[in-house]
Parts: sequence; C-alpha cells; structure tokens
Amino acid sequence: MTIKTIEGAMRADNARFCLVVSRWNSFVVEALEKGAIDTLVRHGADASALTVVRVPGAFEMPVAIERIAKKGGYDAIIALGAVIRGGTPHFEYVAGECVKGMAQVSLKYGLPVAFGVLTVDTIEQAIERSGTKAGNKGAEAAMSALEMVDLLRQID
Ligand SMILES: Nc1c(NC[C@H](O)[C@H](O)[C@H](O)CO)[nH]c(=O)[nH]c1=O
Ligand SMILES: CC(=O)[C@@H](O)COP(=O)(O)O
Repeated sequence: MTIKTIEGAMRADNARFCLVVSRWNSFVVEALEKGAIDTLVRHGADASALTVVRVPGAFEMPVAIERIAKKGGYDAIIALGAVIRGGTPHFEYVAGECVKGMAQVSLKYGLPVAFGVLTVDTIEQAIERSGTKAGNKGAEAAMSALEMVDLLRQID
C-alpha cells in the first residue's frame, strides 16, 4: 500500500513575499530580517519580489498584515519582531495580541503568515535566537513560508 503524501518543497518559484518588520528592539530584529531575506534568496526568491513593510511595534503587526492580505499580491507574509519581557504585564498583552491577530488574518485570507516574532524573557535569549547559538528565527520563519507556499500550491 502506497500512502499519498503531500508536502511543500523549499523553493520559491515566482513566489512573492512580504516581510512585516517591527522597529522595537531593532538591534535584534535587523538580524532576523537579514536571516529571512538571506534564506529566501538562497532558495531562489527574486530579491525584487520581496517587499518590506515596517511597523512601530509587534502590537501594530496584525492591522498591517490584515491590510496587506486584503490588498493581495503576496504568496506569504513573514512577520519579524522581538517582544522582550519587561517589568510589567505589558509583555503578555503585546505578544498575545500580536500572535492572535496574525493567526486570525492567516485563516481569514488563507494566506501563510510565518511567525518570526521573538517572545522572550531576556535580551540574551533574543540574541541567542537572532543568529547565534539558538539559530535565527527569522530564517526559520522564511523556511516555513517557503514550504507553505509550495504546499498550498500543491493542495489547490
Ligand atoms: N515592548 C515591546 C513593544 N511594545 C510596543 C508595542 O508593540 C506598541 O508599538 C505600542 O504599545 C504602541 O501601540 N513592541 C515590541 O515589538 N517589542 C517589545 O518588546
Ligand atoms: C514587551 C513590553 O512591552 C516591555 O518591553 C515593556 O517593558 P515594561 O513591562 O517594563 O514596561
């Protein structure tokens, strides 16, 4: 018995990506953005097919992502940011609304929204996840976007 399997390949044939990048903690987010773009280009994405949209913070991501998805023209959105816990519960609200909002947009429009937003307790954790000993979450988000674009094309 042969089980039919459908899975996305890591390629970007004529795919259009929009990166939504927040400015908070830019010393970390810049590394996430570099990792994401490097990954996309190395997997065949045309740099001219990439768009970068900058937002103030993670809390503003969902409304920007919703507007981008509504306008159309992209095969996937990659959200890049860093929410670093401070001394108040603010972290919970920013991180929670960010992820909830972008997940809702992804489902509403059937559009992959890769979650490359760090939600960490310390700056050290952020640094570790933006290109040092714990990898680059921006690159990982780009890999997810590549795979999902190809997967959804196969399903359609
Ligand atoms: N503390 C962090 C924020 N806070 C700002 C919010 O995202 C938002 O821009 C503000 O509340 C105005 O609406 N944003 C991050 O991306 N990362 C943080 O660590
Ligand atoms: C995630 C945040 O909003 C946080 O960095 C803000 O810090 P604080 O909780 O000390 O106001």
